[in-house]
Amino acid sequence: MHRVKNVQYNEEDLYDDDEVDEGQGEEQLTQEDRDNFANLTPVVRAELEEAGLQASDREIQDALWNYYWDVGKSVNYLKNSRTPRPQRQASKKDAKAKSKFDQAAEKAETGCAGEGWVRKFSAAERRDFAMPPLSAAEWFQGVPWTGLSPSIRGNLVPAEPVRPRPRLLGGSSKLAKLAEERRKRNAAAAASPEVEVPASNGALSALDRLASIKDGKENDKPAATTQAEPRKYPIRKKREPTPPPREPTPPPAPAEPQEEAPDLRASPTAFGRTLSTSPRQHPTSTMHLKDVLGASSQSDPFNAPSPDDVVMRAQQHSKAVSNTSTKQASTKGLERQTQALNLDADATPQQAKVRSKGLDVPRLWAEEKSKRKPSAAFVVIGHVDHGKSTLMGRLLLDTGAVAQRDIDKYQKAATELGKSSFALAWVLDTDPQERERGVTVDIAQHHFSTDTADFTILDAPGHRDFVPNMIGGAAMADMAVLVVDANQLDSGMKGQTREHVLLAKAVGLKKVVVAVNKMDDTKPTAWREAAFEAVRDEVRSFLTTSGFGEEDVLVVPCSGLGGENVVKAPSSMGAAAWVAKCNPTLLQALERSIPSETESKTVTQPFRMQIADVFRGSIQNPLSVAGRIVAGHVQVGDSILVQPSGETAAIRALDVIDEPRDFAVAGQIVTLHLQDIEAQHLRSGDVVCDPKRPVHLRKSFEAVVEAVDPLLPQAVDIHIGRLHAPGRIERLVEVMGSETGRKKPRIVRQGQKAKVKLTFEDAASSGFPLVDGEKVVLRAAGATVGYGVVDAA
Ligand SMILES: Nc1nc2c(ncn2[C@@H]2O[C@H](COP(=O)(O)OP(=O)(O)OP(=O)(O)O)[C@@H](O)[C@H]2O)c(=O)[nH]1
Repeated sequence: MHRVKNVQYNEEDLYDDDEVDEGQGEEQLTQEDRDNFANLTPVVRAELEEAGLQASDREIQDALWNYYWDVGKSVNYLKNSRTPRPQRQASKKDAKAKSKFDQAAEKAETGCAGEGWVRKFSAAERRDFAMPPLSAAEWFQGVPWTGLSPSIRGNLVPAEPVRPRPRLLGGSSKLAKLAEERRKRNAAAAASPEVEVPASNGALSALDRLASIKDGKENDKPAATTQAEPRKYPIRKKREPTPPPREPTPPPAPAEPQEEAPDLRASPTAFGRTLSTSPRQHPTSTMHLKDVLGASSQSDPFNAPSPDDVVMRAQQHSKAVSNTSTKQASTKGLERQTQALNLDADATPQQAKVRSKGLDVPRLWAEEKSKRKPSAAFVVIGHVDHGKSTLMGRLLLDTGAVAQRDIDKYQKAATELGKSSFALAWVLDTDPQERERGVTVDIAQHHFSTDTADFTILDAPGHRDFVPNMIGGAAMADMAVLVVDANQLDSGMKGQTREHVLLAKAVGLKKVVVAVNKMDDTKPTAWREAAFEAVRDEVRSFLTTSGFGEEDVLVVPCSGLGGENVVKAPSSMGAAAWVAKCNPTLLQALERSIPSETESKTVTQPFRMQIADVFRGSIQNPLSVAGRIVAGHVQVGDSILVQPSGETAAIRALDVIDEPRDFAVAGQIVTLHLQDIEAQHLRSGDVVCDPKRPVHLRKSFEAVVEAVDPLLPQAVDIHIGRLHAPGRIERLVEVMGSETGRKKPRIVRQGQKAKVKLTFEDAASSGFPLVDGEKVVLRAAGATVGYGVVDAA
């Protein structure tokens, strides 16, 4: 019996550090290497089979690898390695050379008496002779240094650095030959510069470059010197990656000017970008605001050139710079732009403050009424992938708001991404991520007009992760378009359709147009009337039980992909013939659902708008905010207060539906181009208001809410339009309705209305701008738990 010491080994202990994982090596193969393997392996195999020999793929490929794809050499090598070599007869010379010591050692080794006799042991005998396995301790027992005290034990330091084990077939002399051949080829190539080294063979050409650089330096050295370097050559690209060639150090490049990142608290979202798609605007500027706006406003605004003068001057200066110093200008990006703007020069003024024209906006608005078409903004809601963006793309295409050539362009690009069916959706999903994932992330805004109305589309994301964005979009809308896939009723009503309908209600929308979409895909046949009726009845009943009036809900069948019954009614022939008999088109349904115009009394209230987005537009308008005016009006030149930052700004220009205007009123979705404010004081969810009638900040407030889920004092996310902040239900004040008067309940049951006290979590902040009557949504753990209105701010 023998003792076996259980010696623990790490995986790393079992493998040589120099070994490079085969798989890893494979990953370093270039495409050309793989092609070569694929093409040449069968050729070598055929040659071997002709000679009656066999070899595995691996052997063939190793040979090809080591002979640099030389089929002849590889075949020879494999043939030789397969042909048994005749036993070399010991020559007399060898015999003579053998010393007596060697002969004695030979005898001892074979364990036989007679010379040249080799005893063949049977397997059983061999087993008997086999030593019992030894533990590490047993193996080293008796070795003197095992007993040494650690304090006097030396460290075993190899005299030379450990080299990787040679792994090349043919050994170093062959490698040396290969290296020599390669070097000669390089020399020839260098002599005829027009011969290009193929770039595709990355590692080899890198080696070539390395060799040639070296050669270049060592031109005058004798060949023998260079021959001493073969080991550097075929270092296995496969096992040990070739180091990148050492290119001569380039002269230090002139430092690129560092672009200072703007300190935006809220970066522009897809929504912001769509708002800034006015043809007059340019891609987002990355210029530092301070440079563009100037450090402070001027006391006399007319003491300086106008903004147009600034741009003209900058353009002229730009030309001058490029003429006098083309080289310099071509190498420096932002620096050139900055020089061209000549921001530091005396001639470059700060932006002149735009003066208000002092318009009587309510009067003008009333006077314009007869010239205005009815208008509405609608939010497009529904479960993910039910076809919201595609349907809106179709609407924009068929109303002429988007050109067919743009759709063709999207079609081409989408096909390249393998998402050809998303071409129409790409009109609204402009973010590369949205396009790649085929999922809307943020609200997209587009406008279109018909002969009788103007519409703004707010395309909301259907995915549950982006519900906060959906709430922000819905809060800006007059009505909703609910898109339901005719074939996915179950998942639709159980998924985001249900929550979106609740949220549409929560933010105060009254009118809903239901588009029963993908009618071209109903089973078992397209445009099955019964399928439409089933969906219509189900959705209608859900909407009415959710609080929407029967007369406020219109349901239409359609196909966004094919375009039937979106803008045009389907043909009176064919499977969809029944549609035109009793159903309006989607467009007709929209026109019928436009709510009556904003009442004039709202226009005379103090100005208030929640910021939906902050973004940078052009040099003229470097900082802009967008949103829907909730109350009042503004005009160019007005001062506004931003809450909660408490900073003021001036409106230097404003756009309504991408058109520059002098003023805007409640109900309009606008872009305000600001000056005299830094970007860090603005973020989406903030409120801009009249400085004389400011919206006050609240750290806590009461709200009357309806419980979607049972409510307790608990943590919630508080959503007020685009604002969402963590908070908690501090107190359940009172249950309303049939149980009026019941104070301090311990729980608000599902469906009950209650007054609750809410507190924002961020105690350090000065609070958030709130107004009595604003709609509030409470969410917890990714689901809506209640909604209502701010009661006592
Ligand atoms: N057959 C058919 N497919 C459609 C129709 N409308 C959309 N689709 C397809 O449905 C898929 C999803 O379309 P989207 O428009 O991205 O859906 P969505 O609801 O906007 O998705 P999210 O914005 O991510 O919520 C795409 O593959 C569309 O081609 C339709 O009318 N018929």
